[in-house]
Amino acid sequence: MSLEVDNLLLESLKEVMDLTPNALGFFDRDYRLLYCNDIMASVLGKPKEQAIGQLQKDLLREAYNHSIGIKIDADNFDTWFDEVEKTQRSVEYNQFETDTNEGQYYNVTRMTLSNGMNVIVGANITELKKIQLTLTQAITDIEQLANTDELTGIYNRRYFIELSEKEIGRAKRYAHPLSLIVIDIDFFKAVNDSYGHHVGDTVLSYFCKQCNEQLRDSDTLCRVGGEEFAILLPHTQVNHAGDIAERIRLCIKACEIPYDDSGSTLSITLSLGVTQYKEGDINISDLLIRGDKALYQAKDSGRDQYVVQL
Ligand SMILES: Nc1nc2c(ncn2[C@@H]2O[C@H](COP(=O)(O)OP(=O)(O)OP(=O)(O)O)[C@@H](O)[C@H]2O)c(=O)[nH]1
Repeated sequence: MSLEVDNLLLESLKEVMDLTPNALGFFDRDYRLLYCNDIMASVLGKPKEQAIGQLQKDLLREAYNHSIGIKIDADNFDTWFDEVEKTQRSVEYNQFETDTNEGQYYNVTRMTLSNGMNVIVGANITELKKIQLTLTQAITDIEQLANTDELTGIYNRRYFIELSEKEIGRAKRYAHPLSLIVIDIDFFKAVNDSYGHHVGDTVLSYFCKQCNEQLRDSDTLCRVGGEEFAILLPHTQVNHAGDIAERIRLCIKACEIPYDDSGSTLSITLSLGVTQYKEGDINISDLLIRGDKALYQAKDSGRDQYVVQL
């Protein structure tokens, strides 16, 4: 091919490079930028004319220092860059995803050609990434919805069963204690009958908020029935769970629950059943049966108390 054709081809290629939506950069064997298109220049955070001729390391350091172009999530630039260089030296080809401070996402392919030149191609995947992020968020929202009790905002029975199976598995494997408290509001029907169902709803929500404030982050309160609740307490011996049950009972008994705009309040009491996982238990039903037995004993003995059933 003649030099004239070569030059023509080169000019055409440069024009095509600026027409593609992807980032393209050509580096020499020392990673000095020989040529790039405008999109690669924007990824590097400076105009093409200023970027060409500079070393990859200097370009990336500037992007890092000024938070322009490629996002470099590192506490120390030099340590991060050492790793980049190590990869570039050890393999002829690698691929990774990156994003920019301007909100663009790229799937980057880096390759070393047989003549020693290094080519970096970044396929713009911003739209795809946005769809992916929306989908991930939607899945999280659906899961949240499926696991949450609409009225009180706490976890529902479905989540309780799922969590219990996991925690029982852990308790078995690591021989950790696991306790369960089941709670039933006393004479709740009377609350509904005297004040109306909407006040009953207010009381349920109020109870959940107060009860949650008594718990550690690792303890989980769930609504397992109408006015029945369960708390799963990993790493907790049953006598300690009994103390927690008593603390909740006293806290709720002391509450003056506001139920209308005029400042009127009402009070409730709780009956609680406490038990723990023991060898031979197969699933959460075994604990729930014992917890319910304890709860009924508490009801039979006059309510407003907790009973432990081993
Ligand atoms: N307001 C309201 N009430 C509910 C909800 N779910 C269940 N209930 C009511 O809770 C009451 C439970 O009553 P019972 O099981 O008879 O027991 P209780 O009156 O609490 O009496 P003891 O449990 O024996 O102390 C019923 O009246 C249900 O209608 C709810 O989401 N909102």
